[in-house]
Amino acid sequence: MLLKQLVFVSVSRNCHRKIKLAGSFQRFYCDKKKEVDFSEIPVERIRNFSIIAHVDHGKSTLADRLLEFTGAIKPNSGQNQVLDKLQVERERGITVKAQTASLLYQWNDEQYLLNLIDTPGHVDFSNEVSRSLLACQGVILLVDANDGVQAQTVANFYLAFGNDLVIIPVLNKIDLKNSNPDRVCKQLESLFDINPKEVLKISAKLGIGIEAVLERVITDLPAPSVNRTAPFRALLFDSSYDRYRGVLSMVYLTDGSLKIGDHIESCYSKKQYEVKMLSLLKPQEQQVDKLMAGQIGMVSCNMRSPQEAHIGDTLYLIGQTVEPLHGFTPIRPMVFAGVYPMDQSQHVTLRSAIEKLTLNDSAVTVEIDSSPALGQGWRLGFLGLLHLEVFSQRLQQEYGAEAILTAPSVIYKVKLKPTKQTFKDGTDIVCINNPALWPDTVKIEECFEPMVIGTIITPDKYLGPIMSLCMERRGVQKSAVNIDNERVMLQYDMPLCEIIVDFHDALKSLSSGYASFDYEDNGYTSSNLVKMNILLNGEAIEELSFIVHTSKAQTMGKQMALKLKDMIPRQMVNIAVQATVGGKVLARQDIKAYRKDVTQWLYGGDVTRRKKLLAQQAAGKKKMRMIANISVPRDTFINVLKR
Ligand SMILES: Nc1nc2c(ncn2[C@@H]2O[C@H](COP(=O)(O)OP(=O)(O)OP(=O)(O)O)[C@@H](O)[C@H]2O)c(=O)[nH]1
Repeated sequence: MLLKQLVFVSVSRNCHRKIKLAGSFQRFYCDKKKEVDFSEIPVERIRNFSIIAHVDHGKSTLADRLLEFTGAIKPNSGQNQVLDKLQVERERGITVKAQTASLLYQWNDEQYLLNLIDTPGHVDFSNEVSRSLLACQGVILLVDANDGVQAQTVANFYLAFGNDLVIIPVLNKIDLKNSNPDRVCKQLESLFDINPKEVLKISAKLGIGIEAVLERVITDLPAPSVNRTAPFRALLFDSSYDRYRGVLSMVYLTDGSLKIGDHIESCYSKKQYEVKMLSLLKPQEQQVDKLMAGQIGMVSCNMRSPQEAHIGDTLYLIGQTVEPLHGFTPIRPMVFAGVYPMDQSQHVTLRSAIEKLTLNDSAVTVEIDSSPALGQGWRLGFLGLLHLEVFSQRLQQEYGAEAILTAPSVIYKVKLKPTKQTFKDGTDIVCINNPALWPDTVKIEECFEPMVIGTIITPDKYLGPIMSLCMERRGVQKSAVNIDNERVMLQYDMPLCEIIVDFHDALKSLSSGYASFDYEDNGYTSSNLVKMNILLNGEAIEELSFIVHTSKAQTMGKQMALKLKDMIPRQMVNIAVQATVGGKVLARQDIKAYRKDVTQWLYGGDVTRRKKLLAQQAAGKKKMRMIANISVPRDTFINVLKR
């Protein structure tokens, strides 16, 4: 459902463009400046900022307008979503990876350098947002004047507020007939104490109010507080992998300057490198000889392996003693899934694709894993299900690596009963991110599951169904606040496993797309959990097993058996699908066998016809993976937990 919505957004995006640009746009583009040496711009005239907003509130469109207005790209050039470079971003119409653009802007006869970081809006990619914010002094908080404040707006506001950043509130889409800027201003005032007089009103699509946004960026945001005379020091806040140049690191220089040929060292790994290339992103890459404190730029320096670019690392000149900069709090993956090659001969290709992609997406954690049915593979940790889907799509599109994904799971903690072994190891609590490793029930003393605080903002007419949905997902209501006459903000304490798979889709369909949802980690709580085994003809398929709360075991077992019955094609033998907990069968479905002889209806004909038919049948089966002598289509694993 969510996917469908996203695909729709991207399609509509492609046909929408007929932008009428405000007159001043054209003027600015015509005045396009001569080549300016960015390193000569004094620190007082640098502004580093980011645009943060709920998904689809128009960040990338505003970024496009800012690029056009400052002459970085041609107006009406047909270049849309310039900063959304990845194929998956363009196809799905979402931003996945934060991007940077260094822009020049003439204001009051002075040239300013504006470093803009475009960030993703979806809850799964909030680590990209918090990472980008460390290089910024302020943010544009963009809110759709039609949709109003949404859950992600609240989360983003507090993220920026917690980082002591200056916040410029901006209402977008004022061109829409149904937009109601006054109502949204009131929401901002009641929730965040923002003075309605300070709120800018723009239309990023039509280019209305863009000049005012740039002016506020210059007047409201402070210049970066950096020291150009101190020895070089920079924060590595993002990295990507280039097939020819290896690792490219995005850095924010807080002290001194960096030249090509300088020798630098990493605080984290103590490894040393020679700077080979420096560039600014305008947003096209432009190579420069020097980067100065206050600037954001890209460094290429012989880093060979993706793991060397440690996000949050401090880089400095060899021989200098510097204080490491305040890095990032490491992000914890929330959803885990096994990833296996389609067949073992593709193992090496898949491994190198995963390694390269994890550099561009450092939020993914990788552990080696193996399974009797699927062979050697990896267990990867993701920030959410969309993150997982985007990752597997990128694996295929960017690296041509076909992979099988197993059902997603969260990290559970299990307290084991005291034994001589646990006493000796001192490890009576184990973390389990793979249901296959769940201990025997007899050994378990207590189980714990990860919890989140979920924030939902919805029009009040959908309150009833949404509250029932949350209850059904074992949520406990913490608060309910009216943010204006029609909208309510709800907060729920919920188990993470109940929301990772399809909670967001269910919420959207219950509220006709009007409710929004965001969540944050809320530790662990004791819970009654059991492992559900799935048996095909009596043989347990570990890849399909999952952990479930006892109150839901019966229903989930039935659903799972029915789903597998639909998904597994009929075969030459009868198949019994059973869902069991601790040896007790909770549900059973039977898949009837095909009649054995596919050639039996061939009356006469020579032997080659029979052979052809049998060969076709064999080819069809080859496409499937054999598990317990039963062919299971590869999509089964990922589809299985989507209710
Ligand atoms: N009518 C109108 N539509 C707008 C305006 N700004 C953006 N849009 C549309 O809103 C949709 C989402 O815009 P994006 O810029 O992709 O939104 P985003 O916030 O970058 O989305 P994510 O990257 O997924 O977080 C697109 O279809 C835009 O054309 C505006 O000012 N007016």
